[in-house]
Amino acid sequence: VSVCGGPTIPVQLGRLDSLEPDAEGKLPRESLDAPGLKQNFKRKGLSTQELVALSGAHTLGSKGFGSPFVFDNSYYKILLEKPWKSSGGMSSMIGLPSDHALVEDDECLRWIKKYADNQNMFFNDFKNAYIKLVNSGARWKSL
Ligand code: HEM
Repeated sequence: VSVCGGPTIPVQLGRLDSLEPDAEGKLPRESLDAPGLKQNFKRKGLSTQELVALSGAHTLGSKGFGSPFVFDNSYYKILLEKPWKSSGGMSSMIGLPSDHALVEDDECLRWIKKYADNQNMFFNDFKNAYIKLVNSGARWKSL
């Protein structure tokens, strides 16, 4: 994230690998609507604000939110433009259904607008939510 221009995120090293796979169905499906996404994140102790901030990671990669290699707030700016609603062509490639679902939800939309206006706020909230996400359910090697 840092190399791509986003915030530097301190992560604790030494997480223990799990010895068995997680139960099925813990990852949110991309077909979930906003209430479903909120519920999935809530089960992991993550708020709606954290859902919206973490989803901003989709600014990276090839889903059409600006440069694939740049971590910035273009995810939110492009979500507000709703370019996937125009028919055909490359625009139909922008975003996942779960990204589009966030704009349709009033509570999520409020955070999308804040992050589109204020990249520093997005970077800070993303950093905190990411630390919470990667520490969730982790076990650590005792030193
Ligand atoms: C909100 C629920 C989420 C759903 C339903 C979801 C779903 C997906 C799916 C289906 C893809 C593959 C897209 C494709 O190439 O076809 C993807 C890519 C990716 N996701 Fe998520 N994701 C979610 C949240 C997150 C979070 C929390 C993060 C990290 C903080 C994240 C980071 C990424 C990244 C970096 C990629 C790679 C993009 C690329 O290389 O094109 N996603 N996600």
